[in-house]
Amino acid sequence: MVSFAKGHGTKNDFVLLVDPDDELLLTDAAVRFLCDRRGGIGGDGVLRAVRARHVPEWSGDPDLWFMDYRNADGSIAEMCGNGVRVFARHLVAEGLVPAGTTTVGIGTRAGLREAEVLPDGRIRVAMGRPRLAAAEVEVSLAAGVPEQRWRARAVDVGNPHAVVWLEGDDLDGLDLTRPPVWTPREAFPDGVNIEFVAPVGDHHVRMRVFERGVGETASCGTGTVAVAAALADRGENQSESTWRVDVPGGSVEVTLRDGDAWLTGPAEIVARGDVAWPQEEA
Ligand SMILES: N[C@H](CCC[C@H](N)C(=O)O)C(=O)O
Repeated sequence: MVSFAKGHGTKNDFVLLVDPDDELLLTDAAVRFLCDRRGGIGGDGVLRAVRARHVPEWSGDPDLWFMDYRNADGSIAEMCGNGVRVFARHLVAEGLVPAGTTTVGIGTRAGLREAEVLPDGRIRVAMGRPRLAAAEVEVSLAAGVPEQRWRARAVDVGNPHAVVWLEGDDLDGLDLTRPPVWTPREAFPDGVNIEFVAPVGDHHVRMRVFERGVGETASCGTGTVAVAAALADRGENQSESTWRVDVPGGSVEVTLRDGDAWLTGPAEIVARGDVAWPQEEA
């Protein structure tokens, strides 16, 4: 049996595993089992904590905890903004970092991410520098008749995003039960997370998201950073701006300053337990 925890950040939920010496065989099938909301524990992804020394592609501090993020379909993603907050919460709650720690550096496939536990209980993560592509892409939903299609901004937050700005408030009418289609396909050869955004107020928007490797989720932290970066690029050129992004699972805050981004939001651990899955031969 393997100990696990279950947590979420604005209802983007994860199964957490602590595997300091990289001993767990976490195959795609195992991830799909853990994320299965009927046959397994249930989650949008798995967060495995492993000492960074065991991660070949990591060249930083070997003693850091590394967040091995996996989407529910088993695929690997470079970064997870809601996940890294829940990951930090778990490290503190489980005493996996020195008592009294309020700021923890976490290794990820997108690089070092620093998470800070704020006095109000939320967690703020330095998310690096979102990169906007010059060229736009087209996103369409084949489900509707007539087919709906929009221009979208490509934003790299360590993982790929395409942001669709909806002037009106027909966000709720979108059918996200099937994957949106993007063109040109070569814009995102490894897939993409697609955010649909509508205005609420000044620097305040509402978002739905179809996540790569998952489907529609209640929230996507890197997606909210992509949204803020795309909208800031549309507006007047400010050195600093803060955005409130409402998602079906709650609200987060994104601050942009001189090209860097910070994501602030809740992170909850809701359960702990033991689980067994077949450890297929390597
Ligand atoms: N599905 C994403 C990873 C999870 C991102 C999201 N859950 C977040 O909070 O950033 C991808 O394949 O890039």
